[in-house]
Amino acid sequence: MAVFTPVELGEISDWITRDFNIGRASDLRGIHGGIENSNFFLDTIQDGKNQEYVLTIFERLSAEQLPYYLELMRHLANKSIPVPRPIENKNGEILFSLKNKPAAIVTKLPGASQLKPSPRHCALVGEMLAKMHLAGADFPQEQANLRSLPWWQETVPQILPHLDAEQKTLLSSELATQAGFFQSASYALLPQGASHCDLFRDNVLFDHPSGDHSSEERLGGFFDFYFAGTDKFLFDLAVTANDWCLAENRRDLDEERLTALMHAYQAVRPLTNDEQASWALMLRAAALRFWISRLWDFYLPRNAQMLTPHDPTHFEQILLSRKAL
Ligand SMILES: Nc1ncnc2c1ncn2[C@@H]1O[C@H](COP(=O)(O)OP(=O)(O)O)[C@@H](O)[C@H]1O
Ligand SMILES: N[C@@H](CCOP(=O)(O)O)C(=O)O
Repeated sequence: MAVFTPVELGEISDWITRDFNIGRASDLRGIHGGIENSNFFLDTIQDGKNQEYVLTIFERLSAEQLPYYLELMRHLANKSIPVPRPIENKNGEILFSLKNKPAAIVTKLPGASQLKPSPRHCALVGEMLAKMHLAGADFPQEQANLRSLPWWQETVPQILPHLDAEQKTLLSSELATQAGFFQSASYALLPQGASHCDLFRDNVLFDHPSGDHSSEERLGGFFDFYFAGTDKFLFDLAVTANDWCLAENRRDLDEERLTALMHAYQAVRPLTNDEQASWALMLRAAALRFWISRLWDFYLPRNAQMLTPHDPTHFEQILLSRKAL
């Protein structure tokens, strides 16, 4: 995250004490990392104990769109999927207004991101992703992934003037290929449901049981559900594979990590024949999605403190690599 909307502890301490049952706010720190919303670690003291939360001020999502994400997190947390749980105020509400923007407070998950994942880390992620897909099956709300084909089609014309001829050709031709794929009968057959759609390494935490660093790491949780939506499960898996299973050259897929991710996923939810047949195109769709959003963030940036834009060429390279598969 970055901080687009600065907030000081003094601005929220009365609100926290008055409206919530989480004790007294003792510290508030802007979080570096992430690019979408303003996030802060919020510490409180309740009955003499320190508690840790994350306060998010939403910069683009509206109060109408947000209940889907917050209710999905609550639904998954209730099903023992390790995700942040939205905190209710004394009226039972989980969506608030702060600085005239929508805001939420969620539990802080334990652990740290693993940016150099081993096959075991990939397997833990694959297993939990499949469990998450199954756990979402009875989630009653639907909301499209807001960063899917319609958004690509709307955004690409804004980016094209900034690109060289070769990039323009690659972006336009891949968009056309994906528009055809999304309209195909085989795409329609792919299972879908509540999907994270942004399960990168920096959105997953691992920790050691009881803080014992000699013990094997376990999955601390998935967070940052604010790009989630009703989407093809295969897209979620492809987004995950494109970030978790990269070879040393940072563009091709590493067989060992990919096999670990896919086996662990399929041990919980085996892929259908249609999904297996669509895998290569879906890897390209997942690469295109992040090439477009990174180009958009790069060429049409927003003002923010602590914002480090992601490198768009990384996903251009990944797309070229997946096309060559
Ligand atoms: N629930 C959480 N538990 C623990 N850490 C979190 C949680 N939510 C966010 N963070 C921390 O905040 C950082 C930025 O959050 P992120 O959701 O990626 O930002 P953005 O909303 O901009 O995408 C993460 O890298 C992580 O360190
Ligand atoms: N994961 C995406 C965009 C969102 O980044 P995040 O750090 O806010 O999760 C990317 O890497 O482009």
